[in-house]
Amino acid sequence: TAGATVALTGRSGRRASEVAAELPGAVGIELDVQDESSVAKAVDEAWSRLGGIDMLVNNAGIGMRTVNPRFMTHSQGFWEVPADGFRAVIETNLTGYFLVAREVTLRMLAAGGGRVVNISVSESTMHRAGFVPYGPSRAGSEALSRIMAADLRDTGVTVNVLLPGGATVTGMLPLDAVPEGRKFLEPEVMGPPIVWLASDDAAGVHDERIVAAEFERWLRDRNGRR
Ligand SMILES: NC(=O)c1ccc[n+]([C@@H]2O[C@H](COP(=O)([O-])OP(=O)(O)OC[C@H]3O[C@@H](n4cnc5c(N)ncnc54)[C@H](O)[C@@H]3O)[C@@H](O)[C@H]2O)c1
Ligand SMILES: O=C(O)[C@H](O)[C@@H](O)[C@H](O)[C@H](O)CO
Repeated sequence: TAGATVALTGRSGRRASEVAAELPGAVGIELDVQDESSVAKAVDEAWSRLGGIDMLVNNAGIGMRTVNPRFMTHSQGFWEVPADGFRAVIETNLTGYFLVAREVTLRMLAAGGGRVVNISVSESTMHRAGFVPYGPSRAGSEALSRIMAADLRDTGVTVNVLLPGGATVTGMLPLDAVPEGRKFLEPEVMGPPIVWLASDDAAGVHDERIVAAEFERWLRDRNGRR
């Protein structure tokens, strides 16, 4: 947790609390990002248990595999995708980012500032065959991020996009499902840029798109430009 107090969220409050118990300074909170009243309740709880929220990381996401394991290989044409699966992925990955960001941003604006980080995917994922509806959901959340950044310019609330920069071995993409020939990364690659985005050094960083696998180089270039 890098010295921060962190609210970990998940649809199972019990599971979130179990994971939080293993980390210093973490609390577990139940949150279903698809459900507006759950979002309001969770943000309320996080705000009061943490004494405010300095940074939101929008990270919840599902792929079509969550809806139906046969879609893991991403070999389906869009015409084979069931409407309920399409809706479930958009509701979680796009509407979910919007609902949580809206709730947290309202409070950050009232408090005078804050930071939002929306986790995304490589650009290629947004137009690769077999990636309906996951690609459109993340293309949508990137557009959402850019517009949020424009809306929030000069308010003290910053918005940035962070992506791993390759397939990452997680619950969504277990090792045995990483497509052959694809670069794959460990989830820890996301740690340093997240910690940096929360730091004083990143206070003025706004509307950036940071690739975690290239973070060190990106930071060197940025420092060189300043
Ligand atoms: N794994 C990859 O290769 C990869 C690559 C690029 C980007 N991403 C992005 O990284 C983020 C995290 O994905 P991951 O790979 O760690 O997958 P993951 O399945 O391990 O984690 C996603 C989390 O979202 C939670 N979640 C799902 N629906 C939810 C809901 N309705 N409410 C609250 N929580 C919900 C899940 O419980 C899970 O803990 C996603 O936004 C994904 O798009 C993943
Ligand atoms: O480069 C990327 O951003 C990743 O490869 C993604 O496309 C993941 O594989 C996807 O999030 C899981 O299906």
